[in-house]
Amino acid sequence: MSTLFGDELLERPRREIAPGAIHLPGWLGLEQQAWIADRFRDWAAGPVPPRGARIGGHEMSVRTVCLGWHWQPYRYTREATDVNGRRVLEMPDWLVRLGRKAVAEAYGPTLPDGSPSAGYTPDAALVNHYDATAKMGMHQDKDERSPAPVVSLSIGDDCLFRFGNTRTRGKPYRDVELLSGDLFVFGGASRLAYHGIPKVHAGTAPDGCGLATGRINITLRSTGLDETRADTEGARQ
Ligand SMILES: O=C(O)CCC(=O)C(=O)O
Ligand SMILES: [Fe+2]
Repeated sequence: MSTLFGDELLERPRREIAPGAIHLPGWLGLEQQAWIADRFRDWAAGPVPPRGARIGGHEMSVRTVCLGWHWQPYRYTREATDVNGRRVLEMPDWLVRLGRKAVAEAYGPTLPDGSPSAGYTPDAALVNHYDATAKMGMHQDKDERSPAPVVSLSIGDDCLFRFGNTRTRGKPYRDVELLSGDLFVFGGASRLAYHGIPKVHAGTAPDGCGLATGRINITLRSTGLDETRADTEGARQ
């Protein structure tokens, strides 16, 4: 429900959740969310279908389709060798530019690693789909060789996002509600913080966001890999 003074934004101000970890509520408008939800449907109908990655013999409840580079535990490849062997779709230019805008709004002209926001060029997107019961356990995003921040966009149902520390999966952590349209960026001292999604609040997706139910999350990453290394183990395993 929108109000004259955008009460929902007044109640949910921009916050630095941990050093370098910034939550910008309501960053995407409903029309933008709906447009991105349509793109998700295009990507899901592309060469590599969304799949639950297998970790330690268990299939993740979250289903993921990748752009640019395919992520599988625990490496990036151009071809989805753990799905159907096909090459993933290219990273769209609009998504790179959206990521650049996101880091500029989160950090200003300079990223925590000292590089210019204008040079932020993520080369992979992991697009996750959560149904009502899907969760994601506490983990670090550490298969990238670049220190560049991760940009996270949420569309659809609200969820509980747990953002922790860089040492352990447990406390201390902070719980943040991510709503449709929210942006969360983590870089600098928080780049390797553990995080996860303990719960999706089914049926909370706002009208007009492009998803009747369920949740999409897009994370943009800079792999730090180059074209010639088509199959590379994660640097920090
Ligand atoms: O769904 C989210 O908000 C987080 C996703 C995530 O942590 C990941 O894809 O690595
Ligand atoms: Fe993650």
